[in-house]
Amino acid sequence: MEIAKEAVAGGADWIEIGTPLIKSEGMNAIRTMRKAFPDRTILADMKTVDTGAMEVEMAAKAGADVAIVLGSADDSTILDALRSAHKYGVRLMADLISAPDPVKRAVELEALGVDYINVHVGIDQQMIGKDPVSILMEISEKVGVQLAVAGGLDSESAAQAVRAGARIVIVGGNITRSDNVTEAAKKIRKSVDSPESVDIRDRGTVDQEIREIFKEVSTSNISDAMHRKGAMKGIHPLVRGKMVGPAVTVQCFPGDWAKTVEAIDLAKPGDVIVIYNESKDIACWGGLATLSSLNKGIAGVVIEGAVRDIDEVENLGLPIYTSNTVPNAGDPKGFGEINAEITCGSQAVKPGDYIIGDESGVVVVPKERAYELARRAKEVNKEEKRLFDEIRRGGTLSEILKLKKWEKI
Ligand SMILES: O=C([C@H](O)CO)[C@H](O)[C@H](O)COP(=O)(O)O
Repeated sequence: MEIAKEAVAGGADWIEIGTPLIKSEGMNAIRTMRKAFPDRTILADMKTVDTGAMEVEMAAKAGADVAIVLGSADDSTILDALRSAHKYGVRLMADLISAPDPVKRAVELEALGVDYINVHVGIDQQMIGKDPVSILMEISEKVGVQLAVAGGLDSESAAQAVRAGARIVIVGGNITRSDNVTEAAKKIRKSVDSPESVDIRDRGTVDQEIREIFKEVSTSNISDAMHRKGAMKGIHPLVRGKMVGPAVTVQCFPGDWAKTVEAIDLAKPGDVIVIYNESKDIACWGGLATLSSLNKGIAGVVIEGAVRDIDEVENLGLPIYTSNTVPNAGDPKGFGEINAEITCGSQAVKPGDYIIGDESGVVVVPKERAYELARRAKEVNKEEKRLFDEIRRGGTLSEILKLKKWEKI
């Protein structure tokens, strides 16, 4: 309710009762919003896939103005949902989320007579890099029905969507998870009203985007996004500093530091050197290796094993995470491997996996899922910012999370 009030204050015309809220609170969510916002359009994201007439009736009787049916539902469901919508005086929006051929289906849905088509890329799909605006561009050339758009929109993509023909812009997380909902809604409102005035940033390469997000979020956010996987055990910050980069892995052996130092020459600027050296009592890293790494532009070092020259490495300032410190060093014997898969801090690390370190420790993000997990960590981060804001306003954490309600029974 608070979020809805703040979003309306920022210029939202419609209030979408999202599917998770409907699943949590049922039709009462719609009733409550209807009462609180008599002059706003209430959109019920029912995501109906069967019994179209019954679900539209439920939404209509609870006070919705528009109900959403899945565009990929059978035509019989869409048609019966439409009959029910006409009977109860509500409008029907067909949502193209996960439609195998959204352009073809949009043409069919228009012919079936829906009031709106929502070009929607779902939250999980957004995390793997899909966006609705490119699909919208194609669809808007093929249909005349009013188009809505949804799926991770921010002020830039909202402007692009309006330019591409969207009449309704549905924004979720970038408003609801913002720490200032009214300001976030105002920003979107401005983009929707004057889309031509919005500058569209170049987001750079995927790798740049991944690095940028990992620099912004914490290892705790990433661990949450990975469902508690990925955190190294027994590895702690020695020289503090945020560290983000792809791994160059080193497997070496007790008393041998040749491969750790050779890895510095192989690593590229921005890489993180990740070393497994079994010995806690003979260091495989020290001040000279640290200075050499700094010259090379390396982002940081992780060592399961030991580091020495602690005064020097602290002064040099390169982020170092390790399991131990000790004064002894070994010799350069030359055993071991560079860029083989290793285990460090009980985590498997492949060359190129993203390594992120901060005050809480180190996490390993498999390279194949780096983009998705960066995006998911960013969502966790947004959610936490919102919670911080609610606690600052005086709520307790358990009240805000409704802990009692959601405890297992
Ligand atoms: O419909 C939605 C999603 O499927 C969860 O129910 C969202 O409301 C919609 O995607 C808009 O949210 P954002 O993608 O966070 O902008």
